[in-house]
Amino acid sequence: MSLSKLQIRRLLKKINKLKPKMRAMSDDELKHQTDIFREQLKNGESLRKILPEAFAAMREADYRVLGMFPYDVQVMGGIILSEGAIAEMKTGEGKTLTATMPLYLNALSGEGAMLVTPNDYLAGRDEETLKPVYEWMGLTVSTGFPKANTDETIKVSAKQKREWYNSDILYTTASTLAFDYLFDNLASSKDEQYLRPYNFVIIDEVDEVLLDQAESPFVIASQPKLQSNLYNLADRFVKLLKVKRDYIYKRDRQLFWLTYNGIKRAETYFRIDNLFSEENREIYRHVILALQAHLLMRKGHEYLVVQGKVVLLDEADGRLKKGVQVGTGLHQAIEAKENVKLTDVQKVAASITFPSLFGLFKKVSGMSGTVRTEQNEFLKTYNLKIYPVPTRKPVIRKDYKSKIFLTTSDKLMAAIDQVIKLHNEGRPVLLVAGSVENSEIISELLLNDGIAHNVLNAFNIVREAEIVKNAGQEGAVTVATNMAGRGTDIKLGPGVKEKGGLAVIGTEMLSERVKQQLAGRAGRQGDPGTSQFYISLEDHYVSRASTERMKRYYRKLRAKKEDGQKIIQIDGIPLRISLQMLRQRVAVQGAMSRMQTNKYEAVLRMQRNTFYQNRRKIMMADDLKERVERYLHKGIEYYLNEQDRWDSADLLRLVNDHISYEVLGVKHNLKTKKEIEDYLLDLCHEVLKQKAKVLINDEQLTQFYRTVILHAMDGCWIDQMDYLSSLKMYVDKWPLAGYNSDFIYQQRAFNSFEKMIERINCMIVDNLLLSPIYLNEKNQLVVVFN
Ligand SMILES: Nc1ncnc2c1ncn2[C@@H]1O[C@H](COP(=O)(O)OP(=O)(O)OP(=O)(O)O)[C@@H](O)[C@H]1O
Repeated sequence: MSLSKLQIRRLLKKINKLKPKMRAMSDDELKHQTDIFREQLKNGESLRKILPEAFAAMREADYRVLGMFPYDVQVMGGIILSEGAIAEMKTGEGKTLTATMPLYLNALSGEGAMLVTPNDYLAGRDEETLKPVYEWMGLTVSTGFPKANTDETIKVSAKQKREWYNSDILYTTASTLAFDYLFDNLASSKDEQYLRPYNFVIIDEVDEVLLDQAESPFVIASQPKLQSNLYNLADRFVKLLKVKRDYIYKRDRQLFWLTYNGIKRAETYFRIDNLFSEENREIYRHVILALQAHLLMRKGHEYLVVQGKVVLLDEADGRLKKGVQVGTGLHQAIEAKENVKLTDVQKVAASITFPSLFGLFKKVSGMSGTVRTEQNEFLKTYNLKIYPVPTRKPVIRKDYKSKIFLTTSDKLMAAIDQVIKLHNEGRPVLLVAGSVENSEIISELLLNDGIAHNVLNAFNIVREAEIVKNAGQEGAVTVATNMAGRGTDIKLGPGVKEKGGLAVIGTEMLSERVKQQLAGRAGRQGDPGTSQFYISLEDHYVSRASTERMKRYYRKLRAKKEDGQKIIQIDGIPLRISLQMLRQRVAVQGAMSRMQTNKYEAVLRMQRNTFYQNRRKIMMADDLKERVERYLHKGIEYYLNEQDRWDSADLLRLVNDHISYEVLGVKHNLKTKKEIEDYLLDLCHEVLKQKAKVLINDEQLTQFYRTVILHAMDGCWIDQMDYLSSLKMYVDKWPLAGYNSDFIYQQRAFNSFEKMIERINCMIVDNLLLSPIYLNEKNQLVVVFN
């Protein structure tokens, strides 16, 4: 985006000037503007040129249909979005309405405009609220997923999805978009596809999507790998281990390793000589996975057990994770730990991260209340500039200093006392728990005190809208995980403003951005409100990143407390500075880790793009004869390069392995490689000719070719993806030993891709020639792959 702040102001002025003109129009005249803009675009007018008129028209429509006239600051936000940049708008400033103008303008070309939110609830809510105005202006709008209350297990047809994706405006979630992209690229015929080229997208809560969730790729699983019985065995083994004696665990850095003692114990337990030898690699891997499951994965925090199944929780927003992590085996290690049935470990069939996904759009923009701290990363990694938008009215919310406690229980008790006090004053309270487990504990404590309340966590997600609706009423108490952290718009009930508005009480130390988002549930649109956080030195955020000094400090106070001293709340400038530094350390670690993920992903992205492009060509081609001819030539060349000299016995083996099982002897007088090659190619052509006799027409022949080519491509690509994900895990530890892991990763990834292309070619040749084909009773082609 090249707009200066001055230009934004000038555009705003122009839009404001158009207000009387739009206001004077009849409804029909206003609606007709859409046709006029479309025509202008068709005649080559630029989006920037028609922006003022289009924004002014949509603004007026918002007023007539929704009863809300976008404020100047919202128009400014809209201009920034339309230009492909990030608008930083404080929480509660009305981003939902802001987006209507840039979405309208960018959808006029007919190429589609999307708004992506972090979860279904927000996408559904926004689409429902705004649908009337878009339709009024003659645009189609939809969500990218079935509406609430539909059975999630029902498979949505490609036709239905095509309809959604062809809407002018689409409200969807980042994960739905990622899965749809991957599935679209796995389709085996044009009929199964539903996507059109990506045009314009606004990413709502852009920091959550592009930063907090940047590291977990969205993965589609393919066939199961061979199940290993080592999970339960390794789980039983690690339960026998003792920290320090058998393994060292550095909680702050999330690191652990086996001691000499631990290694010897493993060797005795598994009856092996050397835990680190190549043949015992799988045992070692399973022990590490089991330790990871026991040390790093906490029930109620990182995962839940729901009806006998382990479900991972999304750290960023406390919701259930949709794209389960496959391939690594950690999921199964947790299942073994929890004694539930083991699911299959599956191979990765396709994967993509959000940063790569959004890289596919012609124009990307984003909005959030909390992005400025990450300015550099957005610019460097995504080339997205951030423009702060002023608030309409001054924010009068009071954000009180955090209260610091020594222990979790002291902290929770104090927070609950505060809730009771606020509740008695008649103010609504949003009490935010650090995990699902804590939300249940807090709920019980509140019940003990006779305080009626609602709980919003991953277990009762279906009641989200209803709970949020009640949360702003006089005296309402709502306990929520940070699920309520973003986008949730709590409307204040009658009389609440006068009492001081909504009170947000946090009960966990959090990153600055998440904290600001939570506080931002109160004091929206200039309303009164307060926020205060109750934190303790036992908080996960503190303990995982604290320094030796901080730990000593904690242990000293803890000992004093156990000796009977009354130590509950603690404070002091040095303590606050230490906590501030701790927060910065965590932020830097996060940025570094994202950088590493992005480096790996860049390699994968190049390979994926090349692969998908080729795949698409095969799918779209009307005739594949020439291509098949090239595969045959190349394939024969590969096979013949395997050895220097070919006698007739070797040649017969080659023919039987790759061309035909039925040939019993080969020609003897073949001297040069060229002669052998020509002879083999003739044989290939003959086999294909015989096969084609079964088929009815040329179309079926193309279909046969296409099926075989895609089958080979997909199979080999799955292996390649699997290889890359294990390579990543493998080289990750290498910098510790002084190796340049990036270089090794790139080199091996590149080599394996080249080999994959060769493998695909050979597999195509083998399947074309050796796989039997027939027509079923409906005259449809069936290929039997071996
Ligand atoms: N122009 C307007 N006129 C009247 N009310 C408005 C206007 N714009 C927004 N609002 C109201 O302000 C409230 C906040 O809007 P919204 O939820 O879109 O904020 P937000 O910026 O998305 O907040 P968050 O950062 O928390 O997601 C809503 O209740 C909305 O109806």
